[in-house]
Amino acid sequence: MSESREIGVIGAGAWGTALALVLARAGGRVTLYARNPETVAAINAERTAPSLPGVAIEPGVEATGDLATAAGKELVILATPAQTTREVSTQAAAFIAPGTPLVITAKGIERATGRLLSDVVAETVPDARVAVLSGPGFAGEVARGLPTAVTIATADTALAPSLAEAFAAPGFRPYVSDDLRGVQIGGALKNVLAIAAGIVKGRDLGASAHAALVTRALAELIRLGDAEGARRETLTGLSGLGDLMLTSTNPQSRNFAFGEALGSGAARPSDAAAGGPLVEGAATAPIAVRLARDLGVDAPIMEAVAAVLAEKLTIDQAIDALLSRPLKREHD
Ligand SMILES: NC(=O)c1ccc[n+]([C@@H]2O[C@H](COP(=O)([O-])OP(=O)(O)OC[C@H]3O[C@@H](n4cnc5c(N)ncnc54)[C@H](O)[C@@H]3O)[C@@H](O)[C@H]2O)c1
Ligand SMILES: O=P(O)(O)OC[C@H](O)CO
Repeated sequence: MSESREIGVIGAGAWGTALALVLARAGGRVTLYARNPETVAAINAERTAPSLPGVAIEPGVEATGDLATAAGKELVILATPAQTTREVSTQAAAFIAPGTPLVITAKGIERATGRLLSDVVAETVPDARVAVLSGPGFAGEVARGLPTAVTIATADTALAPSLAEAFAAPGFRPYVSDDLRGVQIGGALKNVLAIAAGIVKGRDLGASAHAALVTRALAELIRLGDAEGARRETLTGLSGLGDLMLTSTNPQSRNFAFGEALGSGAARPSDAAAGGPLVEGAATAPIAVRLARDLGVDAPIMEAVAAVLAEKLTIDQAIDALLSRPLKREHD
């Protein structure tokens, strides 16, 4: 990988900006697309990012308001919310050269279709070489250079090492995988499960309840992942268990924080879609439940989260429902 590799990042929110910094630290020349002109100005003129207060922008990052400029690079990163993937990748498709590696970094499942984001992008940008980056990483920590490790998955095994090199920066350690489905399923489901973990915290149910919930959440993630064709080691790796641990235990997670606010009564279910911090798990919950039902997979925690968010159950009813399920073997 040449040090002057030209990279486009589409989406200048917290994660797109943090990844732009990582790619620049790894030696890339990064063009970061923001749809908001004020964001472009802040990055280029003040070297600050509205989505990451207090973080200085690396010299190797320039912002643009021109999608074609970012999408026309030799490596392109998609970093907008999961539910915008179809729209944004469709807009970018005209500017992405055939054979360009395209890395999806959102965590979710398309709500309207139930498709994984790699399947969405295979439709919208059919000539791209698709990969997914996922794993435990809070944008603020990554932007500050604090260490973490993530997974980059692609079915294109020839591409994997060069992608890992493009992202490998001090403090940012990518592992490669060819389990594209498994990496996406873990990243999407952990957001739903983290809302449940936040509710447990916000409701003051105790540390024991929290540990029990996260453990049963992992069991649920693995059951649905297995049914979806994910590999077990992926589900218990960085993009599954690793990210579930992070997101289910720390209020830096917007999914956990939203759950905590719900649990304490400081937020209502409808607040997830009210234009505040992004809560990907709220969009993923109903589709995860639909997938689980279609596949005959028992997913009581995700069912409970979806029912609370749809205001079909109160939080207390959801807790009662979870605790009064028939007794069973732990590992069935
Ligand atoms: N923030 C994190 O710590 C983190 C870490 C890993 C993965 N992610 C994932 O990255 C994705 C984005 O999260 P984020 O934290 O950057 O969210 P964010 O809310 O900080 O930023 C989202 C950005 O997308 C832009 N955007 C939305 N719709 C757009 C469109 N149609 N065209 C162009 N830009 C558009 C917004 O303007 C905003 O800048 C999510 O799927 C999230 O799960 C986030
Ligand atoms: O803030 P969240 O809940 O979207 O989580 C951010 C990342 O996915 C953590 O890896």
